[in-house]
Amino acid sequence: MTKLKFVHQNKELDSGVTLIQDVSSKNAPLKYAGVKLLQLQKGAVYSEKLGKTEVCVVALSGKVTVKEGDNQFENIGTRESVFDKKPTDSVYISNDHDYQVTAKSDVAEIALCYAPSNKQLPTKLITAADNTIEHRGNHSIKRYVQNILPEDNPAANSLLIVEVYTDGGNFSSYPPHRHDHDNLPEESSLEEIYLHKITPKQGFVFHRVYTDDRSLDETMSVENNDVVVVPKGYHPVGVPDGYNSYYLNVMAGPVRIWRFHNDPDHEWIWDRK
Ligand SMILES: O=C(O)C[C@@H](O)[C@H](O)C(=O)CO
Repeated sequence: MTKLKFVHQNKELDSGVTLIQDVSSKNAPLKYAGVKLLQLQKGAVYSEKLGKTEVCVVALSGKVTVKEGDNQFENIGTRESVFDKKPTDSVYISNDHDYQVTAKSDVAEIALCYAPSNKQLPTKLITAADNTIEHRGNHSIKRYVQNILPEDNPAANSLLIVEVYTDGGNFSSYPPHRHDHDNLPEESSLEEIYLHKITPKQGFVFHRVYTDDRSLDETMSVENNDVVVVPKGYHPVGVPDGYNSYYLNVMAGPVRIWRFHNDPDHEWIWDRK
């Protein structure tokens, strides 16, 4: 069985710095995408020296200051909870840099999204106002999308990042689609990471990952702060009534283009009036 689900942890890295998730090629069946989820108490600092990896620091909740060289972005972040359902600020930092994140609110939560990179790009603040917004789907497949690093934003070499909200009783990433064949312009090959959050916190969602031949076919019950990785395959999410879902998607692959292929068995669902 392939390990696709990563249950949240609570590992104190340093005073006031708690690691909740750390998923990468080191512990997951991934070659390109990675994510960390960190909780910082006020004044706590997380520092990192990047190798041949780019990072996007997403201020999930609370306020942080991000410093890289002469670039300093003070008090970024716009929400108390991801479920405020409004865009937030992020900072893109290219490979081979050092950076620090300092919590400025009582508590702050950050996602660090990683992908391989060896071409220098400028460090860049991606403001909440830079996010593009989409409402997708009808019937019971409605979702609300905030694009942090979509493919038409050239700030990154590989990373694609999006936030998706799905209300209880709805499905998202649905009808099921995949993006694992290097077959442009029809389909691109991108790994994907789902960092799940659920409100109220005790809720759960279902996440299935499967291929046409079912050599991979896992259906997982996922709780708040769990991560699911999608190295390949279709990957729909179902949200039970009474709970609302948020996920942060980190995608990366050989080419920074998102072209997906719907499962032909279920494509009719998209075509309903
Ligand atoms: O539209 C959605 O439901 C979001 C998903 O498309 C998600 O971002 C994804 O699966 C990307 O391939």
